Amino acid sequence: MGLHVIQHPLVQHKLGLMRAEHISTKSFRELANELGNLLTYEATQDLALEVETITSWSGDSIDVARLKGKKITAVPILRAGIGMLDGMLRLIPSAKVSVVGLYRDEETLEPVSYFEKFAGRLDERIALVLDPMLATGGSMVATLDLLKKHGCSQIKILVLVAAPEGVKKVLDAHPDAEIYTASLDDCLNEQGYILPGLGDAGDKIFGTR
Ligand SMILES: O=P(O)(O)OC[C@H]1O[C@H](OP(=O)(O)OP(=O)(O)O)[C@H](O)[C@@H]1O
Ligand SMILES: O=c1cc[nH]c(=O)[nH]1
Ligand SMILES: [Mg+2]
Repeated sequence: MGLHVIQHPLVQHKLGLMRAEHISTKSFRELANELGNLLTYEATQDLALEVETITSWSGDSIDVARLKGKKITAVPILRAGIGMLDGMLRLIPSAKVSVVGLYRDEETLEPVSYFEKFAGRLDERIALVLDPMLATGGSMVATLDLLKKHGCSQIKILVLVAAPEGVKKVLDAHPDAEIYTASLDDCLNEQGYILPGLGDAGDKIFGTR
């Protein structure tokens, strides 16, 4: 149950567009947000509902559905996770945003932490973690460690592309996490980039190539 590869045709089509060699910053950014939106839709299918009785337009008393229970915090991992945030917030506009700043050391591939600012009462929230790339998994495991240290117990991970190595590392360290991705790719290259992958997602979203 831990890994969900979303086969929806719109998801697969948009991810295919993102893999093109000469994609523009504008297109990459738009597609990252569109996929952030679609992955959010998939990852929230099991949110709990409750019944509320309201007075309808006709004056009748009717039962309607309302989201119940834990509220949501979006957790973009800087920088690249910001590229999926608008897409998520379009579906869940009232979500609080918790930001984690991490970069991957180019030599060691280990995550280096440089920022964290969490929404209040993480124990009462479902965290939806956003990052386009799950490569070695080091950045994601560090993020989940931080979220749990701050009391968060329900975590869903939304990534555009996942490498098998990263999926294993995350689920070994956090078997309770759920990963939603548009693709389980083949492998990592010697520099720790996902193949076929997307290249450096942060650089492509921010235009810093
Ligand atoms: O699974 P890992 O091996 O940890 O690699 C994945 C991380 O690497 C990228 O971030 P990067 O370090 O390039 O930072 P950036 O978003 O600022 O570009 C990516 O956005 C992930 O956060
Ligand atoms: O393929 C990868 C791996 C890490 N970070 C990226 O942006 N791309
Ligand atoms: Mg980067």
